[in-house]
Amino acid sequence: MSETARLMDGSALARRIVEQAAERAADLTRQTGTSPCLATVLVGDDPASVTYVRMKRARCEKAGIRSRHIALPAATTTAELVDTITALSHDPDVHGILLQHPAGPHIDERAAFEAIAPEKDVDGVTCHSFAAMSFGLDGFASCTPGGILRLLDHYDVDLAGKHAVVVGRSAILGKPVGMLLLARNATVTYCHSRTTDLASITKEADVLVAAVGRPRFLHGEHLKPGAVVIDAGSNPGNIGDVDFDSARTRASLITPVPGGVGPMTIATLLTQTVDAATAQLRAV
Ligand SMILES: Nc1nc2c(c(=O)[nH]1)N[C@@H](CN(C=O)c1ccc(C(=O)N[C@@H](CCC(=O)O)C(=O)O)cc1)CN2
Repeated sequence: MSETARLMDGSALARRIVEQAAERAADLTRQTGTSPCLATVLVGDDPASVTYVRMKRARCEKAGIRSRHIALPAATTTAELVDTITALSHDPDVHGILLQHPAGPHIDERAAFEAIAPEKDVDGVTCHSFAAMSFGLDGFASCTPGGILRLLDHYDVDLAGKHAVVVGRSAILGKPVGMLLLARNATVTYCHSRTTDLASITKEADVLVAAVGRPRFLHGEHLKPGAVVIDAGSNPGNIGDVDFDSARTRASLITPVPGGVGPMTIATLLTQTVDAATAQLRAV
């Protein structure tokens, strides 16, 4: 057991990944005369969502990726949102589509996500992408899970035979990250709001992924000594799902918030946008 865990620096790794995406975007633009384009769709004005979309667009701009922003009023209906996304799916000048989650309580978000053409699903949110990822076929990973795996690889975390515990089961985070860990031969346990005696399970985790969306929900006492701790929480005020101070005295490796998983989410989105544009522009 280590005294203090080593930090997994998502900001630094994400910077390198974005630089690589920028080089590939420049090459593609030179070769085809068209730069990659990401459409960002935001329903309403939730402050956190506005910030995340702004961050995504700013990083696109730095990387030579165009973004086309569609801001829809909070009262937008599911049918209107589906129509908007369907039009983007058919627009040859748009290579990737991002619908910021949450789209609002009255929206059927699954219906809206499914209007994204699979080849433009750079955020990895459609059933097609989830199935392809689960079966190990070509397709786009959900961005936060994809970023987490990249971070684990960068820090040489060998997942085969390890017990990975995922706390949370959301469609774009908990469920897909478990599938990616399973594909690396980890033994995966999902925990959620109905799990009884959560600590007895998390204490068995070699790798713990916190994806609950509740500030400082997991503490040092929830951890096995030496565990690798991935905090995928992004709660208001930049507070993670893990109590960092108590967790870092038991973990061997840990992601900070901010500066851990968050930047990897955006780096994955940019990489996948360039991948999508490359496939679409080369096919012309
Ligand atoms: N359609 C999607 N919606 C949402 C996703 C997603 O992947 N696709 N993920 C989350 C939020 N999210 C991206 O949208 C996100 C959260 C946090 C960060 C991030 O980089 N955070 C920084 C700190 C933020 C700051 O500096 O203000 C960090 O952790 O260092 C990026 C993306 C929900 N919705």
